[in-house]
Amino acid sequence: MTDQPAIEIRDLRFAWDGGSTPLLDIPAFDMGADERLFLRGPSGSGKSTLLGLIAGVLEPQSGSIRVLGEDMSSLSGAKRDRMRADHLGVIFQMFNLVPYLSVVQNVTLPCRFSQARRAAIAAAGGPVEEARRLLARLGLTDEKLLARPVTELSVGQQQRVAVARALIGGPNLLIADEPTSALDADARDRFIELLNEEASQSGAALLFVSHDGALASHFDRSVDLSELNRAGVAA
Ligand SMILES: Nc1ncnc2c1ncn2[C@@H]1O[C@H](COP(=O)(O)OP(=O)(O)OP(=O)(O)O)[C@@H](O)[C@H]1O
Repeated sequence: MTDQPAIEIRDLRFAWDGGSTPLLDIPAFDMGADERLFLRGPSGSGKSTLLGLIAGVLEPQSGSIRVLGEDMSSLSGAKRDRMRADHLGVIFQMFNLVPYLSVVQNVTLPCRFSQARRAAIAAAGGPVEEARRLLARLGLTDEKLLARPVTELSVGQQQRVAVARALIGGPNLLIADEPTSALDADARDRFIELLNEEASQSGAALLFVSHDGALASHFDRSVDLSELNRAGVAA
């Protein structure tokens, strides 16, 4: 699966509520298996919607979306869920950590839903061991901190937890949706470098989405959504 392109989109059309005016009309978009790609677009241009389509949370009205060689639009809902759980690591703008779980429990969460991720880290000692190893690589080692509910962590620490959770079990494609909007410029740059390093060490493709074009220099390639999308920017 890793030799397959990370993403291949052809003739994609998507309108919210099935309406006739598409938000997205993308003839073609390709991303390589180990590429680190920056996708820029202003607020409301459809970046999160596109990520939802790539992750198989949303379905297009027409066209095809192949992710790691699988045609998401031809898979059943259950198979799309499995594909996402097994092969995609997603870092959300607000991190979407589970507030009542500890740091370590948040990181091991994807392993609960994926046999493939559990199998990938079985040799490393299992989910808790692997969570601790990833957290340590990201600079979180304090035992007291690891046992705390995530809500008691700083924003920067929560980001690292979200990255560790996305990375556990070695997903082939990492998707990051504006994960730096709450950071100052220095912390933001460090965070992006960290994410790039982790993606390259684990051999994952990285699709990083933001409205802030200044971040483009951190990536192999940068694409503006308006270059891809014939439907243009929504009002
Ligand atoms: N669940 C939904 N139902 C209906 N319309 C939606 C829904 N989610 C988003 N939209 C609309 O789709 C358009 C694009 O939204 P989207 O969140 O994809 O943009 P974005 O580029 O990610 O924006 P931002 O940078 O502000 O997060 C907006 O006009 C928005 O109102």
